[in-house]
Amino acid sequence: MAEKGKENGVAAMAACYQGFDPAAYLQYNYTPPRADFERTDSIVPWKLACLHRAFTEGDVSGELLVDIGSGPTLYQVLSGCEIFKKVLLTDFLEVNRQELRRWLQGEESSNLDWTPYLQHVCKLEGRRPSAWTEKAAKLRQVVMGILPIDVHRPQPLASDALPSAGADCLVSCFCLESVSPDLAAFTRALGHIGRLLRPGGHLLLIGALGESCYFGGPGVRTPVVPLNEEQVCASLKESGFTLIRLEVYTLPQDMRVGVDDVTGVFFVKARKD
Ligand SMILES: Nc1ncnc2c1ncn2[C@@H]1O[C@@H](CSCCNC[C@@H]2Cc3ccc([N+](=O)[O-])cc3CN2)[C@@H](O)[C@H]1O
Repeated sequence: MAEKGKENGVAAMAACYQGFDPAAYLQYNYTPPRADFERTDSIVPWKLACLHRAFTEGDVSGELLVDIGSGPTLYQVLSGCEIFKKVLLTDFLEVNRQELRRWLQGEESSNLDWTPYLQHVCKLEGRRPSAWTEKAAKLRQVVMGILPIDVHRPQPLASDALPSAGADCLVSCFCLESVSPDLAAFTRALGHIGRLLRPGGHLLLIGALGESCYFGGPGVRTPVVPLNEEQVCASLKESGFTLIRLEVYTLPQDMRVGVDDVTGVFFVKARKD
């Protein structure tokens, strides 16, 4: 694809994000039924179980965990914050970085109560749910910063953001496929974030399958590159990752709530070659 074509596609995606509404997005995706901790078939408990297992099964280690395209959510680092001494959160939009800052600074004005999430992950760790306050304190202690990022840049973060050896682990949830105009851009972005990771480091990637669009706010219809499992695996291989595990969640009918046309969710654990 000509350079101009690539730049136009990426610029068009960036324009789509100018209307992104963190509060609405959280309401659409991070409240029941998609976040129902009483239901074993709800999406959020499935994601938290995948992340808990991946972080705690013994092969993931190091000092620095970086969350790529955090959006306004914290669930993706609730297990990792017990393993890594340093966590960096990142997002393209200031409104999302601001949303994360509000919670991390203990302000009451954040748009979602993360308590049920903290309690659920404590339960997965075999701790009493009341230990959620300790987990919240731990997360606030290990988060070193909330940085701007653009996964379409060969260097997605500021040059001084990471140690020269790179991060020890990356986590990224529902970002790459939602910000890429096509599969080639998705694969390039995967390569760009891969360069932030040290060789042998782990990537934990959660994303949408079969999604062509979602609402990032009332009336904010945002295109998504529809992916299938084979394309995800091929992109990982092409970007220098070795797949360790792929798990897939198929949305039950009542999880299809009209905020997107996603049919499934993938969880990938991979290692950088
Ligand atoms: N160039 C860029 N580089 C990095 N980040 C960027 C860039 N542009 C925008 N961003 C940043 O990336 C964005 C991440 S939020 C993207 C939403 N993904 C789709 C949505 C999510 C979702 C959630 C849950 C479930 N479910 O089934 O439970 C399904 C789905 C499927 N629909 C946003 O934070 C933006 O600020």
